[in-house]
Amino acid sequence: MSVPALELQGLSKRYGEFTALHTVDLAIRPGEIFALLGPNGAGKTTMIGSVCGLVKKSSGSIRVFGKDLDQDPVGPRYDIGLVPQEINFDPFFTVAESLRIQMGFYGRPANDARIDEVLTALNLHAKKDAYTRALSGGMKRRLLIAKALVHKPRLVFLDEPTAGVDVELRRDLWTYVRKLASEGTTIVLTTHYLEEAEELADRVGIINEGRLLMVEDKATLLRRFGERRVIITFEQPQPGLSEAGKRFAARLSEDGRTLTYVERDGCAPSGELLRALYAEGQLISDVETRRSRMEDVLIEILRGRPQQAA
Ligand SMILES: Nc1ncnc2c1ncn2[C@@H]1O[C@H](COP(=O)(O)OP(=O)(O)OP(=O)(O)O)[C@@H](O)[C@H]1O
Repeated sequence: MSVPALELQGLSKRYGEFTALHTVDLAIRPGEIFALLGPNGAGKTTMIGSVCGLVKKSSGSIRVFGKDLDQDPVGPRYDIGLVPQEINFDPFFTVAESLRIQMGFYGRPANDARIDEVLTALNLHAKKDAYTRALSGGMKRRLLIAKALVHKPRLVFLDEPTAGVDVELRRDLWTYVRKLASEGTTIVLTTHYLEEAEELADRVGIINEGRLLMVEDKATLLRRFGERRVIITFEQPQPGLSEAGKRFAARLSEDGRTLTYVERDGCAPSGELLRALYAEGQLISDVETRRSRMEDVLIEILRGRPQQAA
């Protein structure tokens, strides 16, 4: 296997008596988009901060592209970009100046072509020469993202990148993140917008109370924990649940018009129920299916529902 972009082994962080991270082990593959999900206070920012040098870990090791940060705390971090949750930049520089400074900060020569490229991708080019204090909230957030990316980091952390931003920025950012990943950049994303994780991530890690509960391919996670609701509408209301409905433990609505079947992994496929209903002579006018989303999956896992067999 290729060297992980990021490897955490037994990473712990204590604040006095309180443990914010409990011996976290995690390997992020190069080029993947990894979403780290968890409720407020779960430890996501602490984990990212430990890697980026904003939080001093208590124990464990952190390797960035194979290099241990205890041995070299500076060099490997030049390969990292961080979009923090909070907006923090100097109001007295222009957009372009602050990006030039950022490149220098990361040991890269100022490169206007690169600055133009990032500003264009983030739809901020028109504000290139504006003072950062004169930007709107959404534009400031775009600049924050530009600053994290301008030095072409190989590993990018996006900590709640689209919190409080408009739909347009979210769409621009999703497009840009996908482009970066297709070019080989590794992305670690935390988000409260679960559709963002569902949309972008290759793998998902779920963290709660400082413990990494699970790491899984997104598709497997949705399949394993997710369920499909099949809603069958009859041409005529049914007086009661038919034999087929009972056999499949389906639920008839009060008005007798619709039958709901929850298809989980390992259950009979809904096609069998439909065939059984046809065999009974039931006339069906519509079949609708609804797949559970990342939000349902996350709630199930945080509630501690036992894992089903893969
Ligand atoms: N400087 C600190 N001193 C004491 N406790 C801290 C400190 N920083 C963070 N914590 C605690 O560590 C825990 C993890 O916080 P963290 O910011 O990592 O959570 P998070 O998952 O990023 O949450 P959110 O989704 O709300 O941003 C929280 O209980 C928080 O109160």
